[in-house]
Amino acid sequence: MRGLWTTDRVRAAEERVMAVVPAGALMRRAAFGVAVVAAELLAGGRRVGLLVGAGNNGGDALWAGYYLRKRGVAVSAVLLTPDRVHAEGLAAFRRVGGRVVDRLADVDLVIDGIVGLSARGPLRPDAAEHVAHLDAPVLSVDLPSGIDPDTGATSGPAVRAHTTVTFGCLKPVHALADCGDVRLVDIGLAGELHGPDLVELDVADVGLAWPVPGPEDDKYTQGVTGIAAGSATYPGAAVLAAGAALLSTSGLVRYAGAAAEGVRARWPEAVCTGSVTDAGRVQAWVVGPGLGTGLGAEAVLRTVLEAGVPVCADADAITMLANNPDLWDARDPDTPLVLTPHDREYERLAGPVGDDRVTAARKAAERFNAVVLLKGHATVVAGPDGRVLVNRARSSWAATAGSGDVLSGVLGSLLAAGLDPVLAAGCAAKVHVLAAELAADGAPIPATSLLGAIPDAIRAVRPL
Ligand SMILES: NC(=O)C1=CN([C@@H]2O[C@H](COP(=O)(O)OP(=O)(O)OC[C@H]3O[C@@H](n4cnc5c(N)ncnc54)[C@H](OP(=O)(O)O)[C@@H]3O)[C@@H](O)[C@H]2O)[C@@H](O)CC1
Ligand SMILES: [K+]
Repeated sequence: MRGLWTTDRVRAAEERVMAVVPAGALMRRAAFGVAVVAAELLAGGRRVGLLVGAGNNGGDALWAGYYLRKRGVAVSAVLLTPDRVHAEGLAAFRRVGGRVVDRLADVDLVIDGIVGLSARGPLRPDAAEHVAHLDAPVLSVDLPSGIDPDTGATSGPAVRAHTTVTFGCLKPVHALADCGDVRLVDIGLAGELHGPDLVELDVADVGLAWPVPGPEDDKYTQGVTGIAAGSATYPGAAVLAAGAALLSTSGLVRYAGAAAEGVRARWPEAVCTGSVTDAGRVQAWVVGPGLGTGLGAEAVLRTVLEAGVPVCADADAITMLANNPDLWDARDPDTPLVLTPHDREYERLAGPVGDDRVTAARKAAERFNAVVLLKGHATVVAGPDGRVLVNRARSSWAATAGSGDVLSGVLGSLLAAGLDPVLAAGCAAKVHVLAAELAADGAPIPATSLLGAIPDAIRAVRPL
């Protein structure tokens, strides 16, 4: 489990530490960490270029240049705002023979000290011009310049980092955007940070939480998942969601709906009926994928929301809740509800997502008293209690038709097994992405392949 702290929290911690350590000490610790990683990345190379902006991020880069010069590396620096450069850093850099140049040429590695925690908006034109002409790998100081530190959003030119060296703690950008390989350097902030704003689960967290049968378990004790999905027109969504639930835990899966024949044919182990009213008891429902939005579908959603068990509402269920707010009344507010919108579904429910996906998920979670799993390259899970988990995919292989149906089935089975709904959503997102990566192995895949890789993904996260 990795914590992430927003820039406000980092600055507050930094101030408290700066009050008790000598001036400049934090910057030199940070810069030394950058220089160590730079030396490692240089391998046989001998020439480093610095892009230096107006603030302390640029100061870090200049001090890193100082330490590299002391190791005999040739270092040149472009000062993007010469009148506002970090004076001490520049003096130290010059003292050891660092060269100031107009343009970086023939370097083996670039250190990006354009902007850090104070970044607002994309790279400015002069910085963007320098970045566009780079052909060496880039080591970003704190974060890749041009990306927002708190939201991970990019609205124009930005640095593409091979590696990012950050200090004291991870910030939201490191989980929400591509920062390359992220290295954390300890500069002594830990004692002042307190609880994180966001959390990223690692495979060990997911593996430990994943429900597996114990010696006393049977098919009922592990939780029965109900799938209310699919229709005569869209039976595939039901087959995918039911299959995902079957492959994710050893509990029983009941399917209820118009695609019963198709589900039974593909998954003989599922107990299938035509209607949610005669489905029998379940410990959680998945409702929505391929269900349609007509009156019949509304009745299904109402029945499921009234059932008094946790519900994962996806796809058409979200659209129905957006179009017909009366449906919320069917819900028992004390029973967990997980909504799994993509951006367009979110917009129907709560307006445009905007650049700040974490705040968007948080707001909807609070407004609907539900766990909101906002799908995307970085999936954000927000709980009504304020907890937020993020999970960034390293690839886009999961972006394929039917992929969401699989996710809802996985999530539903974890709810049925009794996992805390925020954790269930975080674990489902992680295993879903991992299954896509394992199935794809470098080539596009349909959702059925993603589905088939769920057991491998679970094996990959489970402790030995
Ligand atoms: N916190 C810590 O624990 C430690 C922090 N340390 C370091 O300090 C860094 C934060 O430094 P900082 O606050 O001086 O600001 P920084 O990010 O260098 O920005 C400078 C100026 O750039 C400008 N600017 C804004 N957006 C821009 C854009 N898109 N493109 C171009 N320019 C842009 C804007 O000025 P403006 O031109 O708008 O007036 C802004 O004021 C932090 O990331 C870390 O590296 C470590 O040394 C020690 C431990
Ligand atoms: K930077």
